[in-house]
Amino acid sequence: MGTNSSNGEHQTTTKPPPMPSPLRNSKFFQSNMRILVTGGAGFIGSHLVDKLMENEKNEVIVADNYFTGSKDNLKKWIGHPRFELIRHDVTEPLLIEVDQIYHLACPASPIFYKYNPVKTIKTNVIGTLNMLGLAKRVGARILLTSTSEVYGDPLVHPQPETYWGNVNPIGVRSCYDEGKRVAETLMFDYHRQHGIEIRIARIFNTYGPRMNIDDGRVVSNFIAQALRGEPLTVQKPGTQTRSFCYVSDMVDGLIRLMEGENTGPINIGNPGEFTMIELAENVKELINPAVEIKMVENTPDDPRQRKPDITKAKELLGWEPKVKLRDGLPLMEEDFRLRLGVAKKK
Ligand SMILES: NC(=O)c1ccc[n+]([C@@H]2O[C@H](COP(=O)([O-])OP(=O)(O)OC[C@H]3O[C@@H](n4cnc5c(N)ncnc54)[C@H](O)[C@@H]3O)[C@@H](O)[C@H]2O)c1
Ligand SMILES: O=c1ccn([C@@H]2O[C@H](COP(=O)(O)OP(=O)(O)O[C@H]3OC[C@@H](O)[C@H](O)[C@H]3O)[C@@H](O)[C@H]2O)c(=O)[nH]1
Repeated sequence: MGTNSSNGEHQTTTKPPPMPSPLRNSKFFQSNMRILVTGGAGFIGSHLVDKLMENEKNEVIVADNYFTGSKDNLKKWIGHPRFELIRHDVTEPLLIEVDQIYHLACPASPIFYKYNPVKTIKTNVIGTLNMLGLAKRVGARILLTSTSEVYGDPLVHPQPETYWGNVNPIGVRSCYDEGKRVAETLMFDYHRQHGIEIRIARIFNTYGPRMNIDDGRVVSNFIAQALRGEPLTVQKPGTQTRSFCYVSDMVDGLIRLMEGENTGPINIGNPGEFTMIELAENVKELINPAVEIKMVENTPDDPRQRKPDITKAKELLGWEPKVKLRDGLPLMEEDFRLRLGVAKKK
């Protein structure tokens, strides 16, 4: 418990980063920036790919095992000359030539990360080791999408990056939250020992179009339930809080972090905080006032409160979220209506 004021001060290295590809300093030909996005067929990853592909100087390579992601999320890029999609599991080494790595590969919804916890922790630990090995070999900068779950069930509120967290090391969520904590450790060890250029984003709950309909996370559950006319399942006690960030804001924050000069960790999230009952009431009012709200059993170790302190993101990245929950929910509703085939009432 408590905070550590030295966190962030002794974590950088003076060791020079490994040499990038000679093409980066080529005199006659400025080659495109080659960017690897692991987990790029998933929810946040595919939106990140869309944004990176807007820049004609970027070549994007996605590596994904399609556990929770799908090619459908990337269909507009398949066949594009600056885009490449590889079916690859990050627990295996990957030998390619890239300049930047956005390392997102990892199931994020609790029902999916708990489904095969041993695989989840391997993905976080061995997967991150493999991507750091790749970054070291080719001199690439690497960004890890860590999570607000590294704060566990936080005893400090809102959570600044200096907070060390309150995490159960042997619980059903540990494969994910401890896994991400080890992934952060590996990032800093490679940075200090080998001079790798690292960036760590601590992402808070993010929502938006393209989340799997049956993803199991709260916003996608409530929207799908409201559209199907089913009760909104609020897990008890319903007073637990989360802070929800719209995906376009998240992607903007991740790119700023990658392009900026700070290693992080930096919280990226929307500080607007809601109880799960308030979230259900908002979804009900905006999408289907006829649905009931039903209280159901919760799962072990559910964090009771979560809200990012984004002072660092504001100061160091000039970033803050723009989309409020009540503006973001209708954008997600539209996408879910299309995919579920539920027309809007006139
Ligand atoms: N969405 C959020 O609220 C949130 C919050 C905190 C952190 N994050 C982090 O952001 C990243 C993306 O999350 P998301 O919400 O887009 O989840 P997602 O489940 O939609 O995407 C994860 C992607 O990683 C792929 N993947 C999983 N294991 C893999 C493996 N071993 N090898 C290769 N690919 C693999 C999946 O198939 C999927 O495409 C994750 O690292 C997650 O931990 C997300
Ligand atoms: O149908 C539901 C689903 C969930 N919930 C509640 O909603 C809250 C949020 O649950 P979610 O499953 O959406 O996500 P969590 O906040 O528990 O974890 C998420 O946090 C950050 C990321 O790393 C991951 O995307 C995910 O682990 C919890 O309190 C949960 O009990 C409901 O009330 N009803």
